[in-house]
Parts: sequence; C-alpha cells; structure tokens
Amino acid sequence: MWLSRAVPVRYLGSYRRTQKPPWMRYPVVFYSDYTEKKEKVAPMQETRMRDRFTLYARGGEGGSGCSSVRRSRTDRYGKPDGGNGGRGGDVILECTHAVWDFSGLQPHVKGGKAGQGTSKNRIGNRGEDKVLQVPIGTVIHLQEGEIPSQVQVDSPKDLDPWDLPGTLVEDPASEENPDLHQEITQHSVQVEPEKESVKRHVGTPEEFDFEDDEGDIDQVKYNVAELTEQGQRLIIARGGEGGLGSVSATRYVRGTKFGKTAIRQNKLRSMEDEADDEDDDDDDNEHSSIKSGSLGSEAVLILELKSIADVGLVGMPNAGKSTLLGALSRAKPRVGHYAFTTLRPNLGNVTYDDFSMTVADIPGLIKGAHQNRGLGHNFLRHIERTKVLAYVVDLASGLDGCKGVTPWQQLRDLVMELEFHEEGLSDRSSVIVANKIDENGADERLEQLERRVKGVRIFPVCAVLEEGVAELKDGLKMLVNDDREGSERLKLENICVD
Ligand SMILES: Nc1nc2c(ncn2[C@@H]2O[C@H](COP(=O)(O)OP(=O)(O)OP(=O)(O)O)[C@@H](O)[C@H]2O)c(=O)[nH]1
Repeated sequence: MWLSRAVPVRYLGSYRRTQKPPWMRYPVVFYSDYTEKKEKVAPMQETRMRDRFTLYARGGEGGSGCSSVRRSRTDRYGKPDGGNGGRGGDVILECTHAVWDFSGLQPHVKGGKAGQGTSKNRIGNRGEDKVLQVPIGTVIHLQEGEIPSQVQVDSPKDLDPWDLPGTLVEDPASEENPDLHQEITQHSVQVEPEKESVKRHVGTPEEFDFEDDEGDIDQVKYNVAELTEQGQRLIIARGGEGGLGSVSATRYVRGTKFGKTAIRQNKLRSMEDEADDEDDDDDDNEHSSIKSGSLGSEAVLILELKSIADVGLVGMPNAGKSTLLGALSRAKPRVGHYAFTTLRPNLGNVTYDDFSMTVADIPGLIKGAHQNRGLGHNFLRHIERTKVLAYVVDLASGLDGCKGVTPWQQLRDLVMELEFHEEGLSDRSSVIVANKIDENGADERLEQLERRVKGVRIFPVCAVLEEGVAELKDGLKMLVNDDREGSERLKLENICVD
C-alpha cells in the first residue's frame, strides 16, 4: 500500500544516503476498517428478574484520632489538640419504585471510610453512606449480623455535625465545655436502639425455600424486616466509630489504669529515669487502640422480593398469560407456543387516564406444582400481596382431539394449587379470563364454562388480537378500586367439573 505522506525537504538528502526513509525503517501498523460487531440486543426475557439475592454488607471503618500537641512560647509542654476520627459510613437499603428487582445490586457492599481527626481539635469527615435501591416489597432475612434498624427521617437542623457526611468541623468539646464533650463521646459509642416501626416477624424455615442457601438454613432469621413504602430506609450495616484524638483521649484516660500510668510515665520522664518495663508496651497498645477507629458492623442478608402487584395472572402453561400481559400493558414478555416460556414473573403497568395498576404474570402452574412439578410453587409468593387474581384459562385446550384439560378443570387445579401453597391464597377478588375465544369451538366452551362456574365474572378474550381486552381492563379496575370484603371470589364448591 502506498503511503501518501509529505516528506520534509530538508530530510531528502539524508534519505538518499541511507536509502530507506524513516517510515520504512520502523514497522508500520496499518489499521483495517474492521469495526467491532455490535452485540446482539438481549430480549427482555433474557434480563431475568432477580427476585432473591444474598448481600454481604459492611459498615465503613471509623477514622483514627489525631495525636497532636499544641505548644506555644508560654506553654513549653503544650496541650493536646488532636481531634477525633470521623464515623464510618453506613450501608442503607432504600425502597423505591425506580427498580423492580435486585439485578442492579452488587453482592459485596461497604460503607465509606471516615476521615482522620486533625490538629486544632478537628473531627475527621464522616464516611459516605452507601445507599442501595431495592424494589417495593423487599423482605429481609438475616443470615448473620445485627437486625437492621429503620432510618429516622430528621430535618437537617436536628443533626449534629458528627452525623453530617462530609463535614470537617471544630470539635465542640473544647476545654471550656467538658460536659458537652462527654455527651458527644457517649453519643459516638452508643448504638441507636432498633426502631419498632419496621414491620418484622420471625418466620419458620419451613415456610421458605432457599435453594442457594441450603447449608445455612438453620442460622437464618426469617422476615426480620420488610420494605413496603417508597422512600423507606433501613440501616443494614453501621459504620465504625472514630478513634479518640489526643484531646478526648487525655480526658478518657484520666482515672483509668492508663491515666495513672501516663502520670507515672511523666514523673519518670522528668526524673530522667530510663527504667522500662513490659507494662509500658501494653499501655502503648491500649493508647493506639483507643486512637484507631473501629471497624464497621457486618451483616449477611438474604433479600427476597414479594412483588406488590394489584393483579396477578395465574394460569396453566400456554394459556396465554404473557400475551395477555402484553395486550393489557406495554410489557413485552416472551411469548411461545410451548409450555414454560415464562420462567420468571413479569410485571406490567396498566394505565388509565386517571389511574394505573400493576399486573404480574406468574409463570405457568400445573397440577402437582406443590410437589415441585413444573416450576413448583417458587413464584406464588409474588401473588401473596396481589389484590385481585385473574385466572387465565385456555378455551381451546382439549378441543379437536388436542391434548389438554377443560377450562373448568384448569380452574379447579389452579385453585387447589394456590391453596396447597398457602391456605386462603385464593380467597381474594377474582375474575376469569377465557382466552383464545377466536379458536374453533371456543364459543360453545365458553357457554359451558358459564354454566359450570359461578360467583365470578368471566371475560371472553382473544389476547392475540386484543379483543375483549378493554372490557377486561375495566373489570379489573373496578375490582382493584373496590374495597368491599366478600366481593367476587372463586371457590372450589362453585366449580362443577362432572
Ligand atoms: N389462537 C390464540 N392463540 C393465543 C392467544 N393468546 C395466546 N395465544 C398463543 O398461545 C401460546 C402461548 O402463549 P403465552 O402467552 O406464551 O402463554 P403463557 O401462558 O404465558 O405460557 P407460559 O409462558 O408457558 O406460562 C402462544 O403461541 C400464543 O401465540 C389467543 O387469544 N388466541
């Protein structure tokens, strides 16, 4: 390849002598016009919902106290003026609508390290808090560490500088105000008592099913807290306390063994006695230990998501739940003509002019799911908190000699599986979505279904063509807004199978 490059005139003579121009004496790299292939965009379903997560959290280390002495012409020996170290940052869970699962979390999280105290009695910076966003409906199980406590929302005025991150301030505990100092030292050591406002109850291991954490099941404290409201915050690991600076340390040691030793040391020094015993080493260690900041607390948590959807779609595999979710909302779940296309719950938001509601598509249930058949009961926890159940049945199932069970049998199996998972789970407002009404013979099936099932409304729908979806939306909205107890429920005794 010919390189078109201007040759400076003054070099031409030397090129003739050396025969080869400089760009030929050195290896030349030619860049091809190869551009990296664009990676395939992963379909929605590939970014699977992460609804269970193990988190290791550790509070940030406290900063070290400063050993400093201020001397002046009038004070030859000087006075201590080293400030305390700052407090380490906490690790905090924050509940927000902005995330819908745990896929954005890192498994190991540490609070920010605090700054060291400095001379002139200045406290070190407080370590930065690590705030992790979790979805609404997060349940916390504790494997190791302290039970999390809720963050009180105080106005900035109520906080003292010790608590404000990133402030470097003068220690209010000056010589003139020793009581204040004592207060602050106590404050820094004391751990805030747990706030009762966090919902918690300790469950039994049998209620849960942690396939990843089987080894540690005995140690887990279940359901220690729940995050259910936007903006709710929990401290899961606390930052370490800052070490004492020379000002506080001097006061702290007065009257203690260390204090007496320090006085004795001064005397010894003034008498220029070189006696040195083992005790001194211990005292030095003790001094350095109060000077260095403490480590933050550690916790190992298992986060579990129980979605708080308004409507839960339940149905047998291939009934058309994902297609229906796509028709009701803007969600784009994967749809396939084979069973168990949906492997994780999908969420969609159904919007009206003045109202919106969330719909959860729960992966297909089959008869015997409670014995771990199919996908088992793993995902039923997502409908524990839904207000309305929409049973999606396939009207065409078993027609024309095809495999499958009748819609009324599908309904019976579904109700039984819900009850096997948790007694009373099916006891909530319900509708039946009779899907695939466009198929041959579906109309007669619908008539039969209406004769056999009583107590709940049946909406004939063709999810693919979005027929009947508007009526269904209105029906769901009515039930979600309806606060009456005992409104339409599907009961086993109201389903006639024979
Ligand atoms: N004829 C017809 N086919 C439909 C309709 N709705 C869905 N289907 C088809 O039924 C098949 C299954 O649909 P999905 O939406 O994946 O069913 P699902 O209930 O989510 O299935 P799982 O993911 O296995 O739980 C797909 O081939 C859809 O195209 C409908 O109204 N009419």
